Amino acid sequence: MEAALRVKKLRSEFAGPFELSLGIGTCAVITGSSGSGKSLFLRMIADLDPNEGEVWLNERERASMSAPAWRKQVTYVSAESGWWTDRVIEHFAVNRRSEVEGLAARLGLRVDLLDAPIAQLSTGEKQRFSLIRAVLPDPPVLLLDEPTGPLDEESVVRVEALLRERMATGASILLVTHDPNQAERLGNQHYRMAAGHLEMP
Ligand SMILES: Nc1ncnc2c1ncn2[C@@H]1O[C@H](COP(=O)(O)OP(=O)(O)OP(=O)(O)O)[C@@H](O)[C@H]1O
Repeated sequence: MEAALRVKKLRSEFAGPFELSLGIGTCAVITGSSGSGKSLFLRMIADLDPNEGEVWLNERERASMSAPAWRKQVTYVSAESGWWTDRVIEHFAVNRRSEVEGLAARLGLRVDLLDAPIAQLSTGEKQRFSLIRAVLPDPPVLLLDEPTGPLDEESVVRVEALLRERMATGASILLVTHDPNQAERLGNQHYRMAAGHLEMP
């Protein structure tokens, strides 16, 4: 298996050490009880939480690039989307509006929501727009933390179709989910987080 992402001896005060190899165009799924360390692990890979150890993207080590450059390629999508200005569209480059509209329609989002204040959006709408924000630059690795947690069944189908399409064009996904059916549908590799350690189930 050709790896896109390799995690070596990654640890923090609270979790690890972790070893993981994620194949190009594949999805590794992590399940596990609440508080077991799943989000922490994704955030450590994205260098958003304190950590030690190595993470490699193809042949480049994380330490060889700046944190913003790393996160553009290894992009974390939180279970609780974060926003920094008033309206949805303000979070996207002006020249990408039509692509955002296309993705919004695909994910079952009303296009007029692009001009709506963030505060007016439902949790599931915010979650899908935050996924659009992450996939638009087409990063080689997506770290997705419960991306369909608040969504209805039809929206889950739409999101999973988009993720499969990205994988088919070479994106690799590390997915945290509480849904065992979703884990089965999307996962090529399966892991279970227990007390800050990654186990094969
Ligand atoms: N900076 C920190 N200081 C102390 N404890 C922390 C810190 N960061 C994370 N933890 C603890 O590590 C544990 C793992 O948290 P994490 O958010 O990774 O859980 P999770 O598996 O993603 O849970 P959920 O399924 O509920 O989202 C939690 O008990 C959390 O309180």
